[in-house]
Amino acid sequence: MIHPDSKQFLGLNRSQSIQRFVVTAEQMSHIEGRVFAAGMPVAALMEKVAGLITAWVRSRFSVSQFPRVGVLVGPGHNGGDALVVARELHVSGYEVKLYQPFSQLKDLTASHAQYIASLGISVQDQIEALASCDLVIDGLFGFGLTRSLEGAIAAAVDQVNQWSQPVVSIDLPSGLHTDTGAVLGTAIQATHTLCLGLWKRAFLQEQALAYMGESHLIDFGLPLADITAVLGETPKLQRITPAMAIESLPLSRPATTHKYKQGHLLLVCGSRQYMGAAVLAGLSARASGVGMLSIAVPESMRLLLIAQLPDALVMGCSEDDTGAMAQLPEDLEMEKYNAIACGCGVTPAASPVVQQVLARDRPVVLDADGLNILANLATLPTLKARTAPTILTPHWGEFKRLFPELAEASDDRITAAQQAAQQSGAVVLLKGARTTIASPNGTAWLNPESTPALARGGTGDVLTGLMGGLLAQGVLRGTAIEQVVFSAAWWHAQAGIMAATERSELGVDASTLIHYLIPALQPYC
Ligand SMILES: NC(=O)C1=CN([C@@H]2O[C@H](COP(=O)(O)OP(=O)(O)OC[C@H]3O[C@@H](n4cnc5c(N)ncnc54)[C@H](O)[C@@H]3O)[C@@H](O)[C@H]2O)[C@@H](O)CC1
Ligand SMILES: [K+]
Repeated sequence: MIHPDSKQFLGLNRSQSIQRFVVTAEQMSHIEGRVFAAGMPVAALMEKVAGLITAWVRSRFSVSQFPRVGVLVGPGHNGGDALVVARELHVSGYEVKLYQPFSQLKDLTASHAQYIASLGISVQDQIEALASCDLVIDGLFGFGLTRSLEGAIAAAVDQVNQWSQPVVSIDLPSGLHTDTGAVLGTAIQATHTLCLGLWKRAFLQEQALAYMGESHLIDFGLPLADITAVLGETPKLQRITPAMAIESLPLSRPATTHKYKQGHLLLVCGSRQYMGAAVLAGLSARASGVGMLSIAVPESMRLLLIAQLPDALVMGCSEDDTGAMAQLPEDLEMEKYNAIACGCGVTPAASPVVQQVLARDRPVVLDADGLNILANLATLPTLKARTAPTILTPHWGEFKRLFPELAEASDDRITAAQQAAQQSGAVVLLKGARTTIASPNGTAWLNPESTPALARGGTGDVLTGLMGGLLAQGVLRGTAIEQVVFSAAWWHAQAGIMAATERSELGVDASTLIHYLIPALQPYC
């Protein structure tokens, strides 16, 4: 019999597949429950996990440079983990001090506390005693935190946040809600967080990012069979991994292909006011490798676009007094386009053009003022009338205009994006530091890595052009629309990370970002 863990999950090996799961506290608890019910002793698992944490801490913070370690110990199993780590660091020669303010501890935690006291490790109930430590380990609360931090504990957390030494949080920074990432009263601002077993949702929630520091997953061998028994073979929420993103990118082509087999994208973009948006979207679409690129712009911009993109077919459209596109050319044969990307720099005056685009049965990526126009037309009825897939790429401000009730009702961006996709039938890409891509069937993908360097005018136009180009190719290759969208989001972020690494976070303007798109894929080619 083949052991489930030796099988691949969706074609990925264990270390790749473990990275794609994202769990709530409840799901983690169910998975853990299955493992314990199957016979794994709780204490053995805690010992194993704490051993891995200790090894990580020792490799990162050597005893010679960080000899004094303060450990914050909570009442539950997060505190139990902390006690085992404290014991092992003590054995390895670190000078360990515990801040242990709780008198009531869970049984296993109490047992570790009793043993550690017998070793002569200093146990304190005042946080000040740990101020001179070189390193702090936070084991106050993990995914069992249900209520807000108050009183002396909250004050101790606030005090630790004033200190300057590194803080390693076990599982989660204490005080964060495991699912929404909301701060419950107050929370530890970690420099490093070691997430145990499976990524918790909080790691992909924007409001938690300022507390996480550098985050790492400690894989302690939860059986894939137990994980998929709780999350399903195709989990509803997935973290995008490089392997997943690369799989749907058109990195190689059949030997006998020709340009029309490599996708034909129509970009509808630009206005006298926002000419640059059209150029950026066009250059970025070109970088996607799309076989044919047609661009519809206001007539007065036509020559500018040709000068920038000599390889594109540029069509001038009639324009109104403000320089916005008034309508698409009458002889435009929409059938020949595999996808349309519409909205970059069009201004709200281009409503008739956006309506023309949405009325056709072509897959559409809608961005920027295209989204604001859609909101004015009434989001849901307009999308319901469409017969081809629609991809919406709002930032939170645009999302609020498109789906005001959902935005109002939720403090959780992931859930809001999922509901928007389900209600509208569109694929919704909600932009942010942790972009969420939600499909109408309720599945969502989260982009785990990005850079604040991308918070800059024009980078959205780059995403739209790139995604449009990939969509035109993906439609012909039979790639699922959602896969195209999350691959584009991942690729765009990777290019930003690479550019920021080489040029600093100040050095990533939108034009530079386009130049990094191809180099960002080199490690995977
Ligand atoms: N899931 C797993 O497979 C494993 C989990 N382990 C650890 O176990 C942790 C979860 O343990 P627990 O379920 O015991 O939960 P926690 O240790 O996160 O905390 C729960 C305890 O804190 C108390 N509490 C909650 N909110 C409080 C508040 N605001 N003020 C004061 N007390 C409060 C609860 O009454 C309970 O005693 C994980 O985060 C992880 O560190 C590891 O030991 C081993 C493997
Ligand atoms: K913690």
